[in-house]
Amino acid sequence: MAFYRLKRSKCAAYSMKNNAERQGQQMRYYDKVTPDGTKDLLFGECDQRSQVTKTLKDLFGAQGYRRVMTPALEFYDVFGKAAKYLPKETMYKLTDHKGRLMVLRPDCTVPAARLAATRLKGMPMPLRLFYNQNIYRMFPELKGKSTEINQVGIELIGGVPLRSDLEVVELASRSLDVISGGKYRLELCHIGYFKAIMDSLDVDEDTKEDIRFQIEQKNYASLTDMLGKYQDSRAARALLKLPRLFGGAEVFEKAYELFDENGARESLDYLKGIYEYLQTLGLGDKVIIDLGLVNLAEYYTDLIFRGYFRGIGEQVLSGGRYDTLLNEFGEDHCSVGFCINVDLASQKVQPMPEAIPEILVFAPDMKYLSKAVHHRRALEDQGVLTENCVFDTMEEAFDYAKMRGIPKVHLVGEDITVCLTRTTPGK
Ligand SMILES: N[C@@H](Cc1c[nH]c[nH+]1)C(=O)O
Repeated sequence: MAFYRLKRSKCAAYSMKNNAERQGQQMRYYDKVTPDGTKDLLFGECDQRSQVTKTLKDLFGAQGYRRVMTPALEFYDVFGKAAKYLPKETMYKLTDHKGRLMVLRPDCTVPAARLAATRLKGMPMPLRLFYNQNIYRMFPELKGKSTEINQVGIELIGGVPLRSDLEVVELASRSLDVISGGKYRLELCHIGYFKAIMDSLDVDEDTKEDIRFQIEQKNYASLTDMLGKYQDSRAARALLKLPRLFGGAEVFEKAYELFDENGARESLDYLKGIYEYLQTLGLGDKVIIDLGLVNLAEYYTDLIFRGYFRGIGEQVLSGGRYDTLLNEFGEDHCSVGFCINVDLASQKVQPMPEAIPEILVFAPDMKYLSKAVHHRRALEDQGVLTENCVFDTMEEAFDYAKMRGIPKVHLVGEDITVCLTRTTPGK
């Protein structure tokens, strides 16, 4: 077998020429950076991510959730239908060869709803689905936010609401627990309480949106300015207190007192039931009620929740019940789910130390390359970590092994010679 060797210096000369050509051009190249809000993950970071996804996939699989994958590219209409829930300006849009509008998946719950209403239609209910995929969201003011987010999540579709909520909230808390080693917090809210108050307030839709935004921001000053003139309304007084309705069981008493009309009482009763159930599971110190959690209002209709890890400011988990979303696809099933931001969760996992190969396998004469492959395979079968040498000379091979800290070099020829790296043969 004859081998033609490409000189290494040729590759270097080619790339120098290319660079020179580029420097002469006016156009600005973005060829050495990744787009805003995205990043390359290296070695240990990939391992950390895999550890998180594996832990969660095992957990969800053990509870009967089955994996689905949906395309990263979807027709805009899939999300267009749900556009009232997802802000259009945050979606990456492109067109296909027929000029149809497409989006890069901005959310995993909407495709899961599409799936449940199409290929999974007619399957016995409930459906327990899980996924691990990226979502893409554009943030006009980035503020360090990722535009490509890896999520692991579940959706429980078609079960009875209360029992499904109890299952999913417990699973959310388990997920946070296994990853953070118990250092987490789960916040619960019922969007029905906020909606009941808002529906009782006699203001236009734009003002309502402003009020929602100020509550979300916990901006008491603006809220007081906006609601000051409605002080004689019970709803306005309740809204002013909403951002502070945060804490343990005592929150319920205050909330009932503040507002209990128009469905508010029922929402509080429901939430209280879930809270008390979680207490019976011994999660009293992990779970917090936050009735000002109104920013997750998108497609959520009832219970909403989010999870935090100690030391990480952003929410790691978000979820809730969305009973009307499947209607957009012509089906009618109550559903609940949550997802976890894998990149944030990975910060809680210790990176594995780099595995250094035990043996560098080197065939100085290329006619022994296939013998070297067999030798490496045999070593691999014994569980020995090896690396193939891609240098030509003995000196380069040993220098490389020393630099990498690989203790042994196996020289493959007529015989196989075992050498200790610190002694270069012939020196
Ligand atoms: N898709 C939601 C999380 C969720 C899953 N199921 C229900 N909610 C999110 O990205 O925040």
